[in-house]
Amino acid sequence: MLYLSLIISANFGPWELGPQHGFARTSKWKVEKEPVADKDGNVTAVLSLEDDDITRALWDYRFKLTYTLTLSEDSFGMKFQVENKDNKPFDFTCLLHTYFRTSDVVKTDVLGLGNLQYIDKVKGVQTFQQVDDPIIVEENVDRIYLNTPNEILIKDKEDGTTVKLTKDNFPEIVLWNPWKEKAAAMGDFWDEEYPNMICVEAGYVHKPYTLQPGSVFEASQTLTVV
Ligand SMILES: O=P(O)(O)OC[C@H]1O[C@@H](O)[C@H](O)[C@@H](O)[C@@H]1O
Repeated sequence: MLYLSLIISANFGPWELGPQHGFARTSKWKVEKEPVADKDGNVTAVLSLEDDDITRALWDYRFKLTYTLTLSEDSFGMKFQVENKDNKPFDFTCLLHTYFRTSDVVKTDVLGLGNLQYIDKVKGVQTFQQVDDPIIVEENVDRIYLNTPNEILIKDKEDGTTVKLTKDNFPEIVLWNPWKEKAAAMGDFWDEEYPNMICVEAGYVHKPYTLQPGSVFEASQTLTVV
């Protein structure tokens, strides 16, 4: 099982002011610190994104996003910071757009979301209660789980790999797989990719976070092969 991580921020989902999921994921980030290994072999890189003419034309705030990535032998850590450099508060949502490669999605358990409420974006954005734990995705699923625990397991039962997702200050988990029809309709997703992926995404998306001038929001996630 491999994992990939992308970031989206300023907005999760369709956005009335700009592109789907906001501008952060398609903007060119600055490399603040090139990836360098420490004495234990852990490699850390730091990326940042600050407001410019393009972002202010869409969303008129001064900000700095900092994304710190740490790759270790068996884990991958992501720390995300948002700084409000403006003199007025702003709202944002953010999500670590984490796609996990899996041998077969119908043989993959997602553990830790039982007994939680979720908003189902496939079923009219209604709220439901999750009963099963583990969850096995066998159809088009697009859900926002609320008030989630800080540890989730993604278990590939075919190859025996389990990834532990631990997080801090990301209250929600988005569970997503487009399934066959939607995958075929998407421009940035291969038609036959859906059986080999599951998207389990930590985020702050249910309600926007309001950040006061001069303040910093910080949240993190670590993926560990266990
Ligand atoms: O194709 P995109 O823009 O990266 O989005 C993919 C999916 O990303 C998920 O995070 C959303 O919950 C889905 O609604 C969305 O379809």
